[in-house]
Amino acid sequence: MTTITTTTKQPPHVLVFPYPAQGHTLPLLDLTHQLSLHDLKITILTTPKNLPTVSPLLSTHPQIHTLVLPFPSHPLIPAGVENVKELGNSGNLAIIAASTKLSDPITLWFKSHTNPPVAIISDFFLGWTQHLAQHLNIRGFAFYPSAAFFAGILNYCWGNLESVKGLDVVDFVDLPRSPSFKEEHLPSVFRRYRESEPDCQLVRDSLVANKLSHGFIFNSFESLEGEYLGFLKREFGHERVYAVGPINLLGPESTDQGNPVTDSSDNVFKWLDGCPDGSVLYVCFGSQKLLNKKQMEALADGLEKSMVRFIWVVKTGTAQQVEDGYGVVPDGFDERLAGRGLVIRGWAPQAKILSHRAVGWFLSHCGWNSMLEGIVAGAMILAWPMEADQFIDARLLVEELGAGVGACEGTATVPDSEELARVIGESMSEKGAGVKMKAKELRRKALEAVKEGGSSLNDLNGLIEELCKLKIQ
Ligand SMILES: O=c1ccn([C@@H]2O[C@H](COP(=O)(O)OP(=O)(O)O[C@H]3O[C@H](CO)[C@@H](O)[C@H](O)[C@H]3O)[C@@H](O)[C@H]2O)c(=O)[nH]1
Repeated sequence: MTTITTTTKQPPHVLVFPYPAQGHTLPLLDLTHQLSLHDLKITILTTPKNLPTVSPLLSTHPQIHTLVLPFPSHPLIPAGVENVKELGNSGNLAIIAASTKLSDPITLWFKSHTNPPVAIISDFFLGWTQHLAQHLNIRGFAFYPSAAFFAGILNYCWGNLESVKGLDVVDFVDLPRSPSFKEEHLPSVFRRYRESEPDCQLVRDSLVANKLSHGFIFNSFESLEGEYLGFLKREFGHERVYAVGPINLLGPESTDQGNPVTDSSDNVFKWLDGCPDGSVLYVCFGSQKLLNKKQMEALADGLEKSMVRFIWVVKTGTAQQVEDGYGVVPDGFDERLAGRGLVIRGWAPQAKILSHRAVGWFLSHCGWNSMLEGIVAGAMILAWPMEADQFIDARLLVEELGAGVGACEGTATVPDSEELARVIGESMSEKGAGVKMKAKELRRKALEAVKEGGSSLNDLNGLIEELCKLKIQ
C-alpha cells in the first residue's frame, strides 16, 4: 500500500462504521463527535433501524454525512432486527456474519464517490473491513470499545486456536503478569467458535483481520492498563495504538448521545436528591443481559436482605420472555421496598445516575462501558461478570487494581441471596473502605487522562494527526 501521501488541501474523509450494539455504538459515536470537532469530513455507515441512535450526533454536527445501507438478511436474524440488543449476546455471531454482506455496497458507494474516504474506522467486531480497506487502498483503524487486556487475550486465542480449544485453563504466558483464565471465562465470541459452522468461520476471519489495521483505538487510558497497551504496541510492532478513554469525557465538549431517558428518570433524580451522599447501590447489567426468573428472585431477595438503598435497572424482554419469567421483578417487591429502593424498567440514564452524589456503589456485569462509567463516578464496583469480555474486565478491576470486589460470576448463576446481601453489606461498611479509596484514586486518574496534557487527549491528538496525513491518490 504505497498510495498514501501527505496533503493539506482537502479535509480527509473518514468513514466510521459502528457495530450495531449499544455498548459498541455509543463509544464510537463519542469518538466521532471528537473527530467532528476537527477538520475532517465524516460519513457514518448505519442501517435504517440504527439510524435513530446516530441522530443526536447528526443534530450536533449537521455536517456529518450518513451512508444508510439496508441491513443484510440472515437466516438466524428475524426480519426487522438490526441490533444485538434484540437478540442478546449470542446474536453477535449472526450479526457479524450478516454484516460481511455489506462489503459490496460499500465498495460501490466508495467507487462512485467524488471524494471517497481515505480511512475507515470500524468496530473490531467488523474486522472484515480491514480486508476491504486494503482492497480500496485506504487505511483501516480498528476501534475497541473494550480493554487492551481483552484484545491481548482475544488475539492470543485466535492466534493459537488449535492449542487453546479444549483446554480447561489457558495460561497467557506472554501477556503482562502471565494471567490464566478458565475456559468458561474466555471471550464468548471465541468460546462460541465451532469449526464446522460457516458463520463461525466468517467471525473468526473477521476478528483475525483486525491485525491488518493501520491503527488501533481503545476506549481506555494509560494509567488504567498501560502495561497491556504497551504489550499491544510491541505485538503490533508500531506505536499507532491510541488509548483515548473515557471517550465521553474527552476535552472540553463531552458527549451524552443515544441515551433516551425513560419517563421514570425525573422521579429517579428527585429520589436520589433526597438520599445521603454515597448511600445508594446502583444495579444494572448493561444493554443486552436479561436475567432469568431464578436470578431475578435471588437478586431481589439479596437486595431486600442487604438493607441498603438501591436503584435496580431491569431490562424488559419480549412478551414470551416475560411469560417465562425473564426480567420479571417478583410480585410486591416494588411496594415492599418503596422508599428504600427504586426499580427502573427499561432504559435508565446510567452515566447520569452513577455520577449523582448519592450513588456510591455499582453492582455491574463489568461490561467495559459500565466499568468506565463506574470508575469515572468513583463508585465502587461489585463485580458479577457473566460473558463476553466481562471476566477479563473484572480481573483487571478486582484482582489487578484492587478497586472493586467480586459479588457473583456466571451468566446463568443464581446467586445465594444471603451471600449477596453479605457482600453488598460489607462493601458498604468500613470493611470496604480500602477498596473504595482505590476506586476514588482511579477516578482521579481517569479525569486526569482526559484533561489538557492528559494521556488520552494526547492520544486523540495523535490519532487526528495520523488521519490528517492521509490522502488517497
Ligand atoms: O439502562 C441502561 C443500560 C445500559 N446503558 C448504557 O449502555 C452501555 C452498556 O455498555 P456495557 O456496560 O459495555 O454493556 P453491554 O451493553 O453488555 O456491552 C457489550 O459490549 C461491551 C463493549 O464491547 C462489552 O464490554 C460488554 O461485555 C458487552 O456485553 C453503557 O454505556 C450504559 O451506560 C444505559 O445508559 N442505560
